[in-house]
Amino acid sequence: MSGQVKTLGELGLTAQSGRMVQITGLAVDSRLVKDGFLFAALPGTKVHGGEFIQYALRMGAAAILTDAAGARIAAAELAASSAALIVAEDPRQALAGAAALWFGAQPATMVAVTGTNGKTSVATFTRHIWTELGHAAVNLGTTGVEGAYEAPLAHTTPEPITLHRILRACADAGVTHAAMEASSHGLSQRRLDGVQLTAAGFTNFTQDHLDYHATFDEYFAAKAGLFARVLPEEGVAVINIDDPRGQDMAAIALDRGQQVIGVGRAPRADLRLLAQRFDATGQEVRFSFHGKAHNVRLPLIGGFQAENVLLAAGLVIGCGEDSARVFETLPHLGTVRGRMQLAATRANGAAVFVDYAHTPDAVATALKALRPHVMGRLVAIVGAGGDRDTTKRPLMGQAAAENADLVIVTDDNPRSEDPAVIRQAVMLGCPEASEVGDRAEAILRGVDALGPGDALLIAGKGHESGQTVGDDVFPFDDVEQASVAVAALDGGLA
Ligand SMILES: CC(=O)N[C@H]1[C@@H](OP(=O)(O)OP(=O)(O)OC[C@H]2O[C@@H](n3ccc(=O)[nH]c3=O)[C@H](O)[C@@H]2O)O[C@H](CO)[C@@H](O)[C@@H]1O[C@H](C)C(=O)N[C@@H](C)C(=O)N[C@H](CCC(=O)O)C(=O)O
Ligand SMILES: Nc1ncnc2c1ncn2[C@@H]1O[C@H](COP(=O)(O)OP(=O)(O)OP(=O)(O)O)[C@@H](O)[C@H]1O
Ligand SMILES: N[C@H](CCC[C@H](N)C(=O)O)C(=O)O
Ligand SMILES: [Mg+2]
Repeated sequence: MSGQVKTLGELGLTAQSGRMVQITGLAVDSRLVKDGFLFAALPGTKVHGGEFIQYALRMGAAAILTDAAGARIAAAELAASSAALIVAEDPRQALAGAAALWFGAQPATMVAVTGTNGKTSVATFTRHIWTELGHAAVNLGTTGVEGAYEAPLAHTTPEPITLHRILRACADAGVTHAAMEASSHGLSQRRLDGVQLTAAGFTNFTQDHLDYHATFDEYFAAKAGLFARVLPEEGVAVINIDDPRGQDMAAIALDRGQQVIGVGRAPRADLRLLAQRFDATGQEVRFSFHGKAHNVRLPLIGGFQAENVLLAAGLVIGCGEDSARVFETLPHLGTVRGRMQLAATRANGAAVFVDYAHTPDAVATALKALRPHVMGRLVAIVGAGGDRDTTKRPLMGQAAAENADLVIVTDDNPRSEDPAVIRQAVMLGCPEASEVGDRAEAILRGVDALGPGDALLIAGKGHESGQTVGDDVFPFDDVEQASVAVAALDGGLA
């Protein structure tokens, strides 16, 4: 949007000082401020952005958006400057609105999905369904922007300036439909508050991110913000009512006057999963919509993927598509990258799956989901990330021990931490497991352990392409390593 100029009024902002300025761009990081920019000085987790107002003014900022605390920090510099000052009670929300107005366009039909697990899967299936229906569609989140427009993303839910830049680019490229992930960080930081949603989805609520959210209740409240705040009253809420917190979420949506489509096995579900039969390459699913039964074959591994598919179908129906046409697309859905993905097969027929399970619940779910597809033993490779929720580590080990026949504990992005300490914490939950720090060697050992009919689940990294150790990112791809291991043990190409 270079060359564009807008007034504060056009960005939905009112300057406290009443100064008229022309804004030439937006920045949330003082180091990116250019002449005429609006700098949003946000309260941070480490430091208040107000500390950087002086720097931003030196860089030529024409306006500063902050809260009362930020304005106090830089009171002297602001008084001496001609820049406009906007003090907002919630500057992150004000920034989200301003970013939406600055970029000015988004795909006409948008949905967002929140929940501890399943966001990427549901967003991707939603895009697959729309694409099958002939729409130019994208999904946007952990795996980047995928579909009719492609771009990498550093975050699951990007901060508003990046988010709206991408949405504008999608709209300019002709994208009419977008399904985005709403992470709890993104929701609590109001990153998607400027997005116009037609429908929103809730998958489930289990433990994660207790490093960021002080309590479970705070974590739930962040997710609930999608229905309580971001989705408008005329929006459609598509909610997994099997989750213990699903009813709470549905109550919040109903309170706002939103239409609720309940998804799940529960008899009162509008979109109800009735039965599943698993085989080596997928599953037969029987479900009903408002009482009418349907049968489809999904070429997908894992019972929970059927729940994700139904949630995606609910979102597409919630956006106004005909349900019968939506259900016709389901047999054509593809595997989501790094989610229960068949990565390699040994000469003896044993299968190696890669999955992004990185929470205790996801490890248990992924292993339980594989069981009915597997005749023999189930081997699991798990590890926990550094600089993340430490309390989940032994629980992840325990989930692996309880649901696999053999467990190997390895490294998964130790980041700034000592990898041996992380492995030890995981091992507390699975004392019988083998400990193999080097992930490539762990995969080789896991593959080597497979007899006919067995399967290996490599959990934790999914689509990731690197192993982060300290500040270094070493190229590492679980799918590729699975093939390398099979080739090394069985000879030839996997
Ligand atoms: C923990 C967290 O979410 N942090 C986000 C937060 O930064 P912060 O509050 O920690 O920032 P801070 O370092 O205290 O600095 C405060 C403010 O000063 C600004 N600053 C800082 C230094 C400087 O020189 N100049 C300057 O202007 C910063 O841009 C910031 O706005 O606000 C920043 C600006 O909006 C975000 O970029 C940053 O995301 C960081 C990069 C991040 O890694 N977040 C991760 C944890 C995240 O959001 N993950 C979720 C997925 C989680 C999941 O479901 O698995 C995601 O949606 O990706
Ligand atoms: N509906 C579900 N219920 C429970 N577990 C699930 C469900 N869907 C996916 N999972 C598990 O969670 C893992 C992550 O799935 P996915 O990437 O779709 O979730 P996500 O919410 O986007 O995760 P992230 O928060 O890291 O972006 C999967 O690899 C799988 O193991
Ligand atoms: N979005 C998640 C991804 C975790 C993936 C896992 N490989 C790890 O590094 O812990 C997080 O940043 O907590
Ligand atoms: Mg995701």
